[in-house]
Amino acid sequence: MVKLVMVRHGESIANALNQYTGWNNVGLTQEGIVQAHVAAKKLQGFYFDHVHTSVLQRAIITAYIIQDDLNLNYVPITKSWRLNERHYGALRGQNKDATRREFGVEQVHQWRRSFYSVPPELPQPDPNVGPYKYYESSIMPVAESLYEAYQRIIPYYVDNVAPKLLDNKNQLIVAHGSTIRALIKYIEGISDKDIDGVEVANGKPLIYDFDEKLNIISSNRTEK
Ligand SMILES: O=C(O)[C@H](O)COP(=O)(O)O
Repeated sequence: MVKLVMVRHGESIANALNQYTGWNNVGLTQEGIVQAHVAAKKLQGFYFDHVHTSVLQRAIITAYIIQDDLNLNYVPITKSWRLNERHYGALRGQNKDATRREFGVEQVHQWRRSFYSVPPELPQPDPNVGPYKYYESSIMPVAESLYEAYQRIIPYYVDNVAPKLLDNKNQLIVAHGSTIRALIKYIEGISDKDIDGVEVANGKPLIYDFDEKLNIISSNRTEK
């Protein structure tokens, strides 16, 4: 049996302000830091062979806190733009309630939760997002549906996480709400329609136990 654990970063400053974030690079709130420590507490006794995160600060710091609390600072960590949050296009930085008033509750729900809905696009890639100079211009989105994000997230999992799990090495992914929803969709085979009902809480470790062929033996995902 091998374990995959996925943790959404602790509460970010943008989460606390109820703002769309996507590739914007924002730090954790004090509450977010506490959530990262609580996540680590729930994982006491776990060992990971490799940690995977995005290139965004809120996920990286959450990963560092968990590694530190588990005394696993020496474990290699890979930071990939492929694990970034879904790019929220022109919505980034806007207040979610304000967009509900402007565009309606149903439209906002579609943008946030449907698999194929693309948020309003930026006129051009935004030089103020993330560690911009480390992104190749060819990968800079102007907005992403969850489907489009899935296309760049799943190859990372298939190439970098699944082979290590098949080698019986436990893996930790510390990432973002939409990144983890895409991974849950792939791992559990959830339909395009049903993925809209899947929510991922800040700092709650999702633990999957797999057999040697990566069939799911158990998972705590639907536990309250
Ligand atoms: O990028 C964001 O705004 C959040 O991390 C996730 O937003 P969501 O809850 O609208 O998917």
